[in-house]
Amino acid sequence: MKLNELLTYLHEPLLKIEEDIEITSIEMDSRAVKEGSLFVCIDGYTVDGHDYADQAVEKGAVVILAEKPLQVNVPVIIVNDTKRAMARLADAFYRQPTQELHLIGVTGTNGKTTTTHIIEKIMAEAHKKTGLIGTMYIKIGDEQEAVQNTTPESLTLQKTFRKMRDKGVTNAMIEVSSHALDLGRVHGCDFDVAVFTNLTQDHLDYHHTMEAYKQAKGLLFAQLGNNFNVNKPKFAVLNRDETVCDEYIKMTAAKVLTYGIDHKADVMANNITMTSNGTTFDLIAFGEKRTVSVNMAGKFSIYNILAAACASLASNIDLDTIVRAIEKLEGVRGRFELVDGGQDFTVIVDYAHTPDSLENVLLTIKQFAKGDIFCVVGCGGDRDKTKRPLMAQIAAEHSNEPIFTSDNPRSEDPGMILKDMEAGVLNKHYHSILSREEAISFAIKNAKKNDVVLIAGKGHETYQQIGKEVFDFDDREVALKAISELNK
Ligand SMILES: CC(=O)N[C@H]1[C@@H](OP(=O)(O)OP(=O)(O)OC[C@H]2O[C@@H](n3ccc(=O)[nH]c3=O)[C@H](O)[C@@H]2O)O[C@H](CO)[C@@H](O)[C@@H]1O[C@H](C)C(=O)N[C@@H](C)C(=O)N[C@H](CCC(=O)O)C(=O)O
Ligand SMILES: Nc1ncnc2c1ncn2[C@@H]1O[C@H](COP(=O)(O)OP(=O)(O)OP(=O)(O)O)[C@@H](O)[C@H]1O
Ligand SMILES: N[C@H](CCC[C@H](N)C(=O)O)C(=O)O
Ligand SMILES: [Mg+2]
Repeated sequence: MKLNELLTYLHEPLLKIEEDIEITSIEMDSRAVKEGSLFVCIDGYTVDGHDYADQAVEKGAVVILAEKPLQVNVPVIIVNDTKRAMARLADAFYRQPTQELHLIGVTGTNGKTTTTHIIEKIMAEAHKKTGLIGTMYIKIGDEQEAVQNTTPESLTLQKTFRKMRDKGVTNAMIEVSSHALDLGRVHGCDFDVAVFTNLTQDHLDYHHTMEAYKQAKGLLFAQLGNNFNVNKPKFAVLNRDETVCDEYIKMTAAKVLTYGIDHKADVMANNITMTSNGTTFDLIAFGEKRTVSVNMAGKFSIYNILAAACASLASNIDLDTIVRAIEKLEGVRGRFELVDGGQDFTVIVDYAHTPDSLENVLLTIKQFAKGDIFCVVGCGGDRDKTKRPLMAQIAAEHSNEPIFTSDNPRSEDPGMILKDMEAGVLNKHYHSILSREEAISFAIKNAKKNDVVLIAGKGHETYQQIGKEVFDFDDREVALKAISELNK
Protein backbone atom coordinates (compact mmCIF):
# COMPACT_ATOMS: atom_id res chain seq x y z
CA MET A 1 0.00 0.00 0.00
CA LYS A 2 1.26 3.51 -0.77
CA LEU A 3 2.27 5.60 2.24
CA ASN A 4 0.16 8.65 1.38
CA GLU A 5 -2.98 6.54 1.04
CA LEU A 6 -2.24 4.90 4.36
CA LEU A 7 -1.69 8.25 6.05
CA THR A 8 -5.14 9.53 5.12
CA TYR A 9 -6.50 7.12 7.75
CA LEU A 10 -4.67 9.03 10.49
CA HIS A 11 -6.79 12.14 9.88
CA GLU A 12 -3.81 14.31 10.85
CA PRO A 13 -4.33 17.83 9.43
CA LEU A 14 -1.37 19.14 7.40
CA LEU A 15 0.43 15.79 7.40
CA LYS A 16 2.12 15.30 4.03
CA ILE A 17 5.06 13.27 2.77
CA GLU A 18 6.54 14.40 -0.55
CA GLU A 19 7.77 11.01 -1.66
CA ASP A 20 5.03 8.37 -2.12
CA ILE A 21 6.67 5.23 -0.79
CA GLU A 22 5.37 1.66 -1.10
CA ILE A 23 4.86 0.13 2.37
CA THR A 24 5.33 -3.63 2.51
CA SER A 25 4.48 -4.12 6.19
CA ILE A 26 3.88 -2.30 9.47
CA GLU A 27 6.06 -3.40 12.39
CA MET A 28 6.34 -2.35 16.04
CA ASP A 29 9.34 -4.59 16.75
CA SER A 30 12.61 -3.60 15.06
CA ARG A 31 13.61 -7.27 14.99
CA ALA A 32 10.70 -8.04 12.65
CA VAL A 33 11.39 -5.17 10.21
CA LYS A 34 11.83 -6.09 6.53
CA GLU A 35 12.71 -4.12 3.41
CA GLY A 36 9.91 -1.56 2.91
CA SER A 37 8.46 -1.70 6.45
CA LEU A 38 6.89 1.21 8.28
CA PHE A 39 8.33 1.03 11.81
CA VAL A 40 6.21 2.29 14.71
CA CYS A 41 8.12 3.47 17.81
CA ILE A 42 6.30 2.56 21.02
CA ASP A 43 7.43 3.79 24.39
CA GLY A 44 6.79 0.58 26.32
CA TYR A 45 6.86 -0.49 29.94
CA THR A 46 10.25 -2.16 29.57
CA VAL A 47 12.06 -0.25 26.80
CA ASP A 48 11.44 2.69 24.47
CA GLY A 49 10.87 1.66 20.85
CA HIS A 50 12.26 5.04 19.72
CA ASP A 51 15.69 3.71 20.71
CA TYR A 52 15.34 1.01 18.06
CA ALA A 53 14.60 3.32 15.09
CA ASP A 54 18.23 3.09 13.85
CA GLN A 55 18.13 -0.67 13.95
CA ALA A 56 14.81 -0.63 12.08
CA VAL A 57 16.27 1.60 9.33
CA GLU A 58 19.31 -0.69 9.03
CA LYS A 59 16.94 -3.62 8.51
CA GLY A 60 15.06 -1.82 5.74
CA ALA A 61 12.42 0.43 7.31
CA VAL A 62 11.48 3.15 4.81
CA VAL A 63 9.48 5.36 7.17
CA ILE A 64 9.22 5.77 10.94
CA LEU A 65 6.15 6.69 12.99
CA ALA A 66 7.25 8.31 16.23
CA GLU A 67 6.20 10.59 19.08
CA LYS A 68 9.34 12.78 18.83
CA PRO A 69 11.89 13.86 16.18
CA LEU A 70 14.58 11.26 15.40
CA GLN A 71 17.90 11.53 13.56
CA VAL A 72 17.46 8.90 10.85
CA ASN A 73 17.81 9.03 7.07
CA VAL A 74 14.19 8.08 6.28
CA PRO A 75 11.06 10.22 6.76
CA VAL A 76 9.78 10.42 10.36
CA ILE A 77 6.06 11.01 10.89
CA ILE A 78 5.30 12.49 14.29
CA VAL A 79 2.00 11.86 16.08
CA ASN A 80 0.88 12.33 19.70
CA ASP A 81 0.11 8.67 20.34
CA THR A 82 1.86 6.05 18.23
CA LYS A 83 -0.16 3.14 19.69
CA ARG A 84 -3.49 4.57 18.57
CA ALA A 85 -2.05 5.78 15.26
CA MET A 86 -0.64 2.28 14.68
CA ALA A 87 -4.09 0.81 15.31
CA ARG A 88 -5.62 3.05 12.63
CA LEU A 89 -2.82 2.25 10.19
CA ALA A 90 -3.14 -1.47 10.87
CA ASP A 91 -6.89 -1.30 10.23
CA ALA A 92 -6.21 0.49 6.92
CA PHE A 93 -3.25 -1.70 5.88
CA TYR A 94 -5.31 -4.88 6.31
CA ARG A 95 -8.21 -3.28 4.41
CA GLN A 96 -10.55 -2.68 7.34
CA PRO A 97 -11.42 -6.33 8.01
CA THR A 98 -13.73 -5.65 10.97
CA GLN A 99 -16.10 -3.77 8.69
CA GLU A 100 -16.63 -7.07 6.88
CA LEU A 101 -17.15 -9.07 10.08
CA HIS A 102 -19.90 -9.24 12.63
CA LEU A 103 -17.69 -8.45 15.62
CA ILE A 104 -18.60 -9.05 19.26
CA GLY A 105 -16.30 -7.71 22.00
CA VAL A 106 -16.61 -8.96 25.58
CA THR A 107 -15.16 -7.06 28.51
CA GLY A 108 -15.43 -7.51 32.30
CA THR A 109 -13.26 -8.78 35.14
CA ASN A 110 -14.44 -12.40 34.97
CA GLY A 111 -16.22 -14.54 32.42
CA LYS A 112 -14.81 -13.15 29.17
CA THR A 113 -13.25 -16.41 27.96
CA THR A 114 -16.31 -18.42 28.97
CA THR A 115 -18.79 -15.98 27.40
CA THR A 116 -16.91 -15.73 24.09
CA HIS A 117 -16.83 -19.54 23.91
CA ILE A 118 -20.57 -19.78 24.56
CA ILE A 119 -21.21 -17.22 21.82
CA GLU A 120 -18.94 -19.23 19.50
CA LYS A 121 -21.06 -22.35 20.10
CA ILE A 122 -24.28 -20.43 19.47
CA MET A 123 -22.91 -18.99 16.22
CA ALA A 124 -21.77 -22.44 15.11
CA GLU A 125 -25.27 -23.78 15.85
CA ALA A 126 -26.57 -21.01 13.57
CA HIS A 127 -24.14 -22.29 10.86
CA LYS A 128 -21.92 -19.21 11.01
CA LYS A 129 -18.20 -19.52 10.33
CA THR A 130 -16.52 -18.28 13.52
CA GLY A 131 -13.26 -16.78 14.70
CA LEU A 132 -12.29 -16.21 18.32
CA ILE A 133 -9.52 -14.22 20.00
CA GLY A 134 -8.79 -14.44 23.73
CA THR A 135 -6.79 -15.74 26.67
CA MET A 136 -6.52 -19.32 25.43
CA TYR A 137 -5.74 -18.82 21.74
CA ILE A 138 -6.68 -17.35 18.42
CA LYS A 139 -9.11 -19.82 16.91
CA ILE A 140 -10.27 -19.77 13.29
CA GLY A 141 -12.70 -22.61 12.69
CA ASP A 142 -10.83 -25.53 14.29
CA GLU A 143 -7.32 -24.09 13.83
CA GLN A 144 -5.62 -22.63 16.90
CA GLU A 145 -2.68 -20.24 17.28
CA ALA A 146 -0.90 -19.41 20.54
CA VAL A 147 -1.24 -15.90 21.99
CA GLN A 148 0.79 -13.95 24.53
CA ASN A 149 -1.95 -11.57 25.63
CA THR A 150 -5.70 -11.96 26.13
CA THR A 151 -6.16 -9.10 23.65
CA PRO A 152 -3.19 -8.89 21.25
CA GLU A 153 -1.84 -5.55 20.03
CA SER A 154 -3.49 -3.93 17.02
CA LEU A 155 -1.10 -5.24 14.35
CA THR A 156 -1.76 -8.86 15.30
CA LEU A 157 -5.47 -8.15 15.73
CA GLN A 158 -6.05 -6.60 12.31
CA LYS A 159 -3.84 -9.15 10.56
CA THR A 160 -5.84 -11.90 12.28
CA PHE A 161 -9.18 -10.37 11.32
CA ARG A 162 -8.03 -10.22 7.67
CA LYS A 163 -6.93 -13.87 7.90
CA MET A 164 -10.36 -14.71 9.30
CA ARG A 165 -12.03 -13.03 6.34
CA ASP A 166 -9.72 -14.84 3.90
CA LYS A 167 -10.85 -18.11 5.50
CA GLY A 168 -14.51 -17.18 5.15
CA VAL A 169 -15.20 -16.20 8.78
CA THR A 170 -18.34 -14.09 9.12
CA ASN A 171 -18.69 -13.85 12.91
CA ALA A 172 -15.85 -13.02 15.27
CA MET A 173 -15.77 -12.73 19.05
CA ILE A 174 -12.98 -11.24 21.03
CA GLU A 175 -12.12 -10.81 24.70
CA VAL A 176 -11.33 -7.15 25.30
CA SER A 177 -9.15 -6.62 28.36
CA SER A 178 -9.02 -3.34 30.25
CA HIS A 179 -5.32 -3.11 29.32
CA ALA A 180 -6.24 -3.37 25.64
CA LEU A 181 -8.81 -0.58 25.96
CA ASP A 182 -6.44 1.64 27.88
CA LEU A 183 -3.54 1.00 25.51
CA GLY A 184 -5.63 1.43 22.36
CA ARG A 185 -5.06 -2.14 21.10
CA VAL A 186 -8.67 -2.33 19.84
CA HIS A 187 -8.74 1.22 18.50
CA GLY A 188 -9.90 0.84 14.91
CA CYS A 189 -12.03 -2.27 15.53
CA ASP A 190 -15.57 -1.83 14.31
CA PHE A 191 -17.52 -3.68 17.03
CA ASP A 192 -21.16 -4.51 16.38
CA VAL A 193 -21.95 -5.78 19.85
CA ALA A 194 -20.11 -4.85 23.05
CA VAL A 195 -20.76 -7.09 26.06
CA PHE A 196 -20.10 -6.38 29.73
CA THR A 197 -19.85 -9.25 32.23
CA ASN A 198 -18.94 -7.72 35.61
CA LEU A 199 -16.57 -5.42 37.46
CA THR A 200 -14.73 -6.58 40.57
CA GLN A 201 -11.19 -6.15 41.78
CA ASP A 202 -8.23 -7.09 39.59
CA HIS A 203 -5.30 -5.42 37.82
CA LEU A 204 -4.89 -2.60 40.35
CA ASP A 205 -1.13 -2.85 39.73
CA TYR A 206 -1.90 -1.37 36.30
CA HIS A 207 -4.97 0.84 36.80
CA HIS A 208 -4.21 1.82 40.46
CA THR A 209 -7.87 2.60 41.35
CA MET A 210 -11.19 0.85 40.75
CA GLU A 211 -12.45 4.13 39.24
CA ALA A 212 -9.71 4.07 36.58
CA TYR A 213 -10.35 0.35 35.96
CA LYS A 214 -14.08 1.05 35.55
CA GLN A 215 -13.40 3.89 33.12
CA ALA A 216 -11.05 1.72 31.05
CA LYS A 217 -13.72 -0.99 30.64
CA GLY A 218 -16.29 1.71 29.89
CA LEU A 219 -14.31 2.73 26.81
CA LEU A 220 -15.69 -0.30 24.96
CA PHE A 221 -19.20 1.17 25.31
CA ALA A 222 -18.25 4.81 25.00
CA GLN A 223 -16.44 4.15 21.72
CA LEU A 224 -19.04 1.78 20.30
CA GLY A 225 -20.20 3.07 16.95
CA ASN A 226 -17.62 5.86 16.85
CA ASN A 227 -15.81 4.04 14.11
CA PHE A 228 -16.37 3.93 10.43
CA ASN A 229 -19.42 1.96 9.37
CA VAL A 230 -22.31 3.90 10.84
CA ASN A 231 -24.83 1.85 8.88
CA LYS A 232 -24.34 -1.28 10.95
CA PRO A 233 -26.55 -1.20 14.08
CA LYS A 234 -24.62 -1.25 17.38
CA PHE A 235 -25.65 -2.91 20.63
CA ALA A 236 -24.31 -2.58 24.16
CA VAL A 237 -25.17 -5.73 26.13
CA LEU A 238 -24.99 -4.94 29.84
CA ASN A 239 -25.40 -6.83 33.10
CA ARG A 240 -28.36 -5.21 34.88
CA ASP A 241 -27.31 -6.69 38.24
CA GLU A 242 -23.98 -4.81 38.25
CA THR A 243 -24.03 -1.39 39.93
CA VAL A 244 -21.93 0.09 37.13
CA CYS A 245 -24.62 -0.76 34.54
CA ASP A 246 -26.29 2.66 34.68
CA GLU A 247 -23.00 4.47 34.18
CA TYR A 248 -22.21 2.42 31.07
CA ILE A 249 -25.71 3.09 29.74
CA LYS A 250 -24.98 6.81 29.99
CA MET A 251 -21.62 6.38 28.28
CA THR A 252 -22.87 4.69 25.12
CA ALA A 253 -24.70 6.01 22.09
CA ALA A 254 -25.60 2.46 21.06
CA LYS A 255 -28.87 0.62 21.63
CA VAL A 256 -28.72 -1.01 25.09
CA LEU A 257 -29.88 -4.55 25.83
CA THR A 258 -29.69 -5.84 29.40
CA TYR A 259 -29.53 -9.25 31.04
CA GLY A 260 -29.85 -10.17 34.69
CA ILE A 261 -31.08 -12.48 37.40
CA ASP A 262 -31.86 -10.24 40.38
CA HIS A 263 -33.16 -7.18 38.51
CA LYS A 264 -35.65 -6.92 35.67
CA ALA A 265 -33.87 -7.10 32.33
CA ASP A 266 -34.49 -7.85 28.64
CA VAL A 267 -33.00 -11.33 29.01
CA MET A 268 -33.41 -13.06 32.37
CA ALA A 269 -33.05 -16.34 34.21
CA ASN A 270 -35.79 -17.39 36.66
CA ASN A 271 -36.36 -20.51 38.76
CA ILE A 272 -32.70 -21.52 38.81
CA THR A 273 -32.28 -25.02 40.24
CA MET A 274 -29.08 -26.95 40.59
CA THR A 275 -29.33 -30.58 39.49
CA SER A 276 -26.89 -33.45 39.90
CA ASN A 277 -25.47 -32.79 36.45
CA GLY A 278 -25.87 -29.07 36.02
CA THR A 279 -28.51 -26.37 36.27
CA THR A 280 -32.06 -25.87 35.04
CA PHE A 281 -33.66 -22.44 34.63
CA ASP A 282 -36.29 -20.49 32.75
CA LEU A 283 -34.70 -18.31 30.12
CA ILE A 284 -36.91 -15.30 29.49
CA ALA A 285 -35.95 -13.21 26.50
CA PHE A 286 -38.07 -10.19 25.64
CA GLY A 287 -41.08 -11.91 27.23
CA GLU A 288 -40.57 -15.31 25.54
CA LYS A 289 -39.87 -18.22 27.88
CA ARG A 290 -37.88 -21.45 27.40
CA THR A 291 -36.95 -23.91 30.16
CA VAL A 292 -33.34 -24.95 29.65
CA SER A 293 -30.98 -27.47 31.23
CA VAL A 294 -27.28 -26.75 31.08
CA ASN A 295 -24.25 -28.76 31.96
CA MET A 296 -22.69 -25.88 33.96
CA ALA A 297 -22.76 -25.06 37.66
CA GLY A 298 -23.08 -21.84 39.63
CA LYS A 299 -24.95 -18.56 39.34
CA PHE A 300 -21.87 -17.04 37.67
CA SER A 301 -22.23 -19.56 34.81
CA ILE A 302 -25.85 -18.50 34.30
CA TYR A 303 -24.68 -14.89 33.97
CA ASN A 304 -22.23 -15.95 31.24
CA ILE A 305 -24.98 -17.86 29.44
CA LEU A 306 -27.35 -14.86 29.67
CA ALA A 307 -24.64 -12.51 28.37
CA ALA A 308 -24.00 -14.84 25.43
CA ALA A 309 -27.72 -15.31 24.73
CA CYS A 310 -28.33 -11.55 24.82
CA ALA A 311 -25.36 -10.84 22.52
CA SER A 312 -26.61 -13.51 20.12
CA LEU A 313 -30.13 -12.03 20.06
CA ALA A 314 -28.51 -8.68 19.26
CA SER A 315 -26.82 -10.49 16.38
CA ASN A 316 -30.14 -11.68 14.95
CA ILE A 317 -29.84 -15.30 16.07
CA ASP A 318 -33.23 -16.77 16.97
CA LEU A 319 -34.05 -17.93 20.49
CA ASP A 320 -34.52 -21.61 19.62
CA THR A 321 -31.08 -21.83 18.03
CA ILE A 322 -29.61 -20.19 21.14
CA VAL A 323 -31.37 -22.67 23.44
CA ARG A 324 -30.24 -25.66 21.33
CA ALA A 325 -26.62 -24.46 21.56
CA ILE A 326 -26.59 -23.77 25.28
CA GLU A 327 -28.12 -27.14 26.07
CA LYS A 328 -25.17 -28.75 24.25
CA LEU A 329 -22.48 -26.75 26.10
CA GLU A 330 -19.75 -28.84 27.63
CA GLY A 331 -17.91 -26.13 29.53
CA VAL A 332 -14.62 -24.47 28.72
CA ARG A 333 -11.19 -26.00 29.34
CA GLY A 334 -9.84 -25.14 32.79
CA ARG A 335 -13.10 -23.55 33.94
CA PHE A 336 -14.77 -25.69 36.61
CA GLU A 337 -13.21 -28.69 34.87
CA LEU A 338 -13.64 -32.04 36.63
CA VAL A 339 -10.56 -34.24 36.89
CA ASP A 340 -11.53 -37.90 37.04
CA GLY A 341 -8.85 -40.45 37.84
CA GLY A 342 -11.34 -42.88 39.37
CA GLN A 343 -11.02 -41.36 42.88
CA ASP A 344 -13.95 -41.31 45.34
CA PHE A 345 -13.78 -37.53 45.85
CA THR A 346 -14.25 -34.63 43.43
CA VAL A 347 -11.33 -32.72 41.92
CA ILE A 348 -12.01 -29.44 40.11
CA VAL A 349 -9.49 -27.31 38.19
CA ASP A 350 -10.66 -23.72 37.79
CA TYR A 351 -9.16 -20.47 36.49
CA ALA A 352 -10.37 -18.36 39.45
CA HIS A 353 -7.56 -15.85 39.93
CA THR A 354 -9.50 -12.92 41.40
CA PRO A 355 -11.21 -12.57 44.81
CA ASP A 356 -14.68 -12.50 43.24
CA SER A 357 -14.19 -15.55 41.02
CA LEU A 358 -12.66 -17.57 43.86
CA GLU A 359 -15.59 -16.72 46.11
CA ASN A 360 -18.13 -17.61 43.41
CA VAL A 361 -16.52 -20.95 42.72
CA LEU A 362 -16.23 -21.86 46.41
CA LEU A 363 -19.83 -20.83 47.10
CA THR A 364 -20.95 -22.98 44.17
CA ILE A 365 -18.95 -25.95 45.51
CA LYS A 366 -20.45 -25.42 48.98
CA GLN A 367 -23.91 -25.90 47.49
CA PHE A 368 -23.20 -29.52 46.52
CA ALA A 369 -20.19 -30.63 48.63
CA LYS A 370 -21.04 -33.53 50.94
CA GLY A 371 -17.62 -33.64 52.61
CA ASP A 372 -14.75 -31.23 53.29
CA ILE A 373 -13.53 -28.68 50.76
CA PHE A 374 -9.79 -28.41 50.02
CA CYS A 375 -8.74 -25.24 48.20
CA VAL A 376 -5.28 -25.13 46.58
CA VAL A 377 -4.64 -21.55 45.52
CA GLY A 378 -1.81 -19.14 44.74
CA CYS A 379 -1.46 -15.62 43.36
CA GLY A 380 0.54 -14.57 40.32
CA GLY A 381 3.70 -12.49 40.64
CA ASP A 382 4.02 -9.08 38.90
CA ARG A 383 0.27 -8.65 39.23
CA ASP A 384 -2.13 -6.85 41.61
CA LYS A 385 -0.62 -7.45 45.08
CA THR A 386 -3.72 -6.24 46.93
CA LYS A 387 -5.75 -9.23 45.78
CA ARG A 388 -3.43 -11.69 47.59
CA PRO A 389 -4.69 -11.31 51.21
CA LEU A 390 -8.28 -11.12 49.92
CA MET A 391 -8.01 -14.37 47.97
CA ALA A 392 -6.41 -16.09 50.98
CA GLN A 393 -9.17 -14.80 53.25
CA ILE A 394 -11.85 -16.10 50.88
CA ALA A 395 -10.14 -19.51 50.64
CA ALA A 396 -9.92 -19.69 54.45
CA GLU A 397 -13.52 -18.64 54.92
CA HIS A 398 -15.12 -20.94 52.38
CA SER A 399 -12.97 -24.07 52.54
CA ASN A 400 -12.05 -26.45 55.35
CA GLU A 401 -8.47 -26.96 54.17
CA PRO A 402 -7.02 -23.88 52.47
CA ILE A 403 -3.62 -24.65 50.95
CA PHE A 404 -1.68 -21.62 49.79
CA THR A 405 0.92 -22.22 47.13
CA SER A 406 2.62 -20.68 44.10
CA ASP A 407 0.82 -19.65 40.90
CA ASN A 408 3.15 -18.01 38.33
CA PRO A 409 5.62 -16.15 40.59
CA ARG A 410 7.29 -14.52 37.56
CA SER A 411 9.99 -12.08 38.75
CA GLU A 412 8.82 -12.10 42.40
CA ASP A 413 10.07 -14.20 45.32
CA PRO A 414 7.42 -16.97 45.71
CA GLY A 415 7.94 -16.99 49.49
CA MET A 416 7.09 -13.29 49.69
CA ILE A 417 3.91 -13.83 47.64
CA LEU A 418 2.86 -16.50 50.18
CA LYS A 419 3.55 -14.03 53.01
CA ASP A 420 1.27 -11.47 51.30
CA MET A 421 -1.45 -14.12 51.15
CA GLU A 422 -0.96 -15.26 54.76
CA ALA A 423 -1.40 -11.67 55.95
CA GLY A 424 -5.10 -12.02 55.05
CA VAL A 425 -5.79 -14.97 57.37
CA LEU A 426 -4.42 -14.22 60.81
CA ASN A 427 -5.73 -16.69 63.43
CA LYS A 428 -7.24 -19.03 60.84
CA HIS A 429 -6.31 -22.58 59.91
CA TYR A 430 -4.35 -22.94 56.66
CA HIS A 431 -1.38 -24.70 55.06
CA SER A 432 1.39 -23.03 53.07
CA ILE A 433 3.28 -25.22 50.61
CA LEU A 434 5.56 -23.38 48.19
CA SER A 435 5.73 -26.09 45.51
CA ARG A 436 2.45 -26.24 43.57
CA GLU A 437 3.00 -29.91 42.76
CA GLU A 438 3.44 -30.75 46.47
CA ALA A 439 0.42 -28.62 47.41
CA ILE A 440 -1.79 -30.49 44.93
CA SER A 441 -0.41 -33.84 46.12
CA PHE A 442 -1.03 -32.89 49.74
CA ALA A 443 -4.68 -32.07 49.01
CA ILE A 444 -5.24 -35.25 47.05
CA LYS A 445 -3.52 -37.48 49.63
CA ASN A 446 -5.60 -36.02 52.44
CA ALA A 447 -8.98 -35.88 50.71
CA LYS A 448 -11.50 -38.47 51.91
CA LYS A 449 -14.54 -39.97 50.25
CA ASN A 450 -17.04 -37.26 49.12
CA ASP A 451 -14.60 -34.38 49.73
CA VAL A 452 -13.99 -31.75 47.04
CA VAL A 453 -10.53 -30.53 46.00
CA LEU A 454 -10.52 -27.21 44.17
CA ILE A 455 -7.27 -26.33 42.38
CA ALA A 456 -7.64 -22.65 41.53
CA GLY A 457 -5.82 -20.01 39.49
CA LYS A 458 -4.19 -21.68 36.50
CA GLY A 459 -7.11 -23.39 34.73
CA HIS A 460 -6.08 -24.25 31.16
CA GLU A 461 -2.47 -23.09 31.59
CA THR A 462 0.12 -25.72 30.73
CA TYR A 463 3.12 -23.92 32.19
CA GLN A 464 4.42 -22.32 35.33
CA GLN A 465 6.62 -19.23 35.12
CA ILE A 466 9.19 -18.99 37.89
CA GLY A 467 11.68 -16.16 37.41
CA LYS A 468 12.35 -16.00 33.67
CA GLU A 469 12.00 -19.75 33.26
CA VAL A 470 8.82 -21.33 31.96
CA PHE A 471 8.31 -24.96 33.08
CA ASP A 472 5.74 -27.46 31.81
CA PHE A 473 2.97 -27.56 34.40
CA ASP A 474 -0.64 -28.61 34.02
CA ASP A 475 -2.83 -28.71 37.16
CA ARG A 476 -4.94 -31.46 35.60
CA GLU A 477 -1.96 -33.72 34.86
CA VAL A 478 -0.37 -33.09 38.24
CA ALA A 479 -3.70 -33.95 39.91
CA LEU A 480 -4.13 -37.13 37.84
CA LYS A 481 -0.58 -38.23 38.72
CA ALA A 482 -1.25 -37.67 42.43
CA ILE A 483 -4.52 -39.61 42.15
CA SER A 484 -2.75 -42.50 40.42
CA GLU A 485 -0.26 -42.70 43.28
CA LEU A 486 -2.99 -42.97 45.93
CA ASN A 487 -3.25 -46.76 45.92
CA LYS A 488 0.45 -47.50 45.47
C1 LIG B 1 1.95 -3.84 30.36
C2 LIG B 1 1.74 -4.42 28.99
O1 LIG B 1 0.63 -4.59 28.58
N1 LIG B 1 2.83 -4.75 28.29
C3 LIG B 1 2.71 -5.20 26.92
C4 LIG B 1 3.67 -4.41 26.09
O2 LIG B 1 4.98 -4.71 26.56
P1 LIG B 1 6.01 -3.57 26.93
O3 LIG B 1 5.34 -2.24 27.07
O4 LIG B 1 6.84 -4.06 28.06
O5 LIG B 1 6.93 -3.55 25.64
P2 LIG B 1 8.49 -3.24 25.63
O6 LIG B 1 9.25 -4.52 25.76
O7 LIG B 1 8.78 -2.12 26.57
O8 LIG B 1 8.73 -2.75 24.15
C5 LIG B 1 8.37 -1.44 23.68
C6 LIG B 1 8.47 -1.43 22.18
O9 LIG B 1 9.85 -1.62 21.77
C7 LIG B 1 9.89 -2.59 20.77
N2 LIG B 1 11.22 -3.23 20.72
C8 LIG B 1 11.71 -3.89 21.80
C9 LIG B 1 12.95 -4.53 21.71
C10 LIG B 1 13.67 -4.49 20.49
O10 LIG B 1 14.76 -5.06 20.33
N3 LIG B 1 13.13 -3.82 19.45
C11 LIG B 1 11.93 -3.17 19.54
O11 LIG B 1 11.48 -2.59 18.56
C12 LIG B 1 8.78 -3.56 21.13
O12 LIG B 1 8.39 -4.36 20.04
C13 LIG B 1 7.69 -2.57 21.54
O13 LIG B 1 6.99 -2.09 20.43
O14 LIG B 1 3.57 -4.81 24.73
C14 LIG B 1 3.79 -6.22 24.50
C15 LIG B 1 3.63 -6.48 23.00
O15 LIG B 1 2.35 -6.16 22.58
C16 LIG B 1 2.80 -7.03 25.31
O16 LIG B 1 2.97 -8.41 25.09
C17 LIG B 1 3.00 -6.69 26.78
O17 LIG B 1 2.13 -7.45 27.55
C18 LIG B 1 2.74 -8.10 28.67
C19 LIG B 1 3.33 -9.45 28.26
C20 LIG B 1 1.71 -8.33 29.76
O18 LIG B 1 1.94 -9.10 30.67
N4 LIG B 1 0.59 -7.68 29.69
C21 LIG B 1 -0.52 -7.89 30.62
C22 LIG B 1 -0.44 -6.95 31.81
C23 LIG B 1 -1.77 -7.65 29.83
O19 LIG B 1 -1.80 -6.94 28.84
N5 LIG B 1 -2.85 -8.28 30.27
C24 LIG B 1 -4.12 -8.11 29.63
C25 LIG B 1 -5.26 -8.61 30.49
C26 LIG B 1 -5.22 -10.02 30.97
C27 LIG B 1 -6.62 -10.45 31.44
O20 LIG B 1 -7.10 -10.01 32.48
O21 LIG B 1 -7.25 -11.27 30.76
C28 LIG B 1 -4.11 -8.80 28.25
O22 LIG B 1 -4.87 -8.36 27.38
O23 LIG B 1 -3.35 -9.77 28.08
N1 LIG C 1 -19.52 -14.28 35.28
C1 LIG C 1 -18.62 -14.60 36.19
N2 LIG C 1 -18.60 -13.96 37.39
C2 LIG C 1 -17.69 -14.25 38.32
N3 LIG C 1 -16.74 -15.21 38.18
C3 LIG C 1 -16.71 -15.87 37.01
C4 LIG C 1 -17.64 -15.60 35.96
N4 LIG C 1 -17.36 -16.41 34.92
C5 LIG C 1 -16.31 -17.14 35.28
N5 LIG C 1 -15.91 -16.84 36.54
C6 LIG C 1 -14.76 -17.36 37.30
O1 LIG C 1 -13.62 -16.71 36.73
C7 LIG C 1 -12.71 -17.68 36.19
C8 LIG C 1 -12.17 -17.19 34.87
O2 LIG C 1 -13.22 -17.21 33.92
P1 LIG C 1 -12.92 -16.73 32.44
O3 LIG C 1 -11.66 -17.33 32.00
O4 LIG C 1 -14.14 -16.95 31.62
O5 LIG C 1 -12.73 -15.17 32.74
P2 LIG C 1 -11.88 -14.08 31.95
O6 LIG C 1 -12.61 -12.80 32.16
O7 LIG C 1 -11.67 -14.51 30.56
O8 LIG C 1 -10.49 -14.06 32.72
P3 LIG C 1 -9.11 -13.36 32.19
O9 LIG C 1 -9.15 -11.97 32.72
O10 LIG C 1 -8.01 -14.14 32.79
O11 LIG C 1 -9.10 -13.40 30.70
C9 LIG C 1 -13.49 -18.97 36.06
O12 LIG C 1 -12.65 -20.07 36.16
C10 LIG C 1 -14.49 -18.84 37.21
O13 LIG C 1 -13.86 -19.20 38.40
N1 LIG D 1 -5.05 -12.65 32.55
C1 LIG D 1 -4.66 -12.76 33.93
C2 LIG D 1 -4.40 -14.20 34.17
C3 LIG D 1 -3.88 -14.54 35.54
C4 LIG D 1 -3.65 -16.02 35.69
C5 LIG D 1 -2.84 -16.42 36.86
N2 LIG D 1 -2.50 -17.80 36.69
C6 LIG D 1 -1.56 -15.58 36.98
O1 LIG D 1 -0.59 -15.98 36.34
O2 LIG D 1 -1.54 -14.58 37.68
C7 LIG D 1 -3.44 -11.91 34.19
O3 LIG D 1 -2.53 -11.91 33.36
O4 LIG D 1 -3.44 -11.22 35.19
MG1 LIG E 1 -9.96 -14.60 29.49
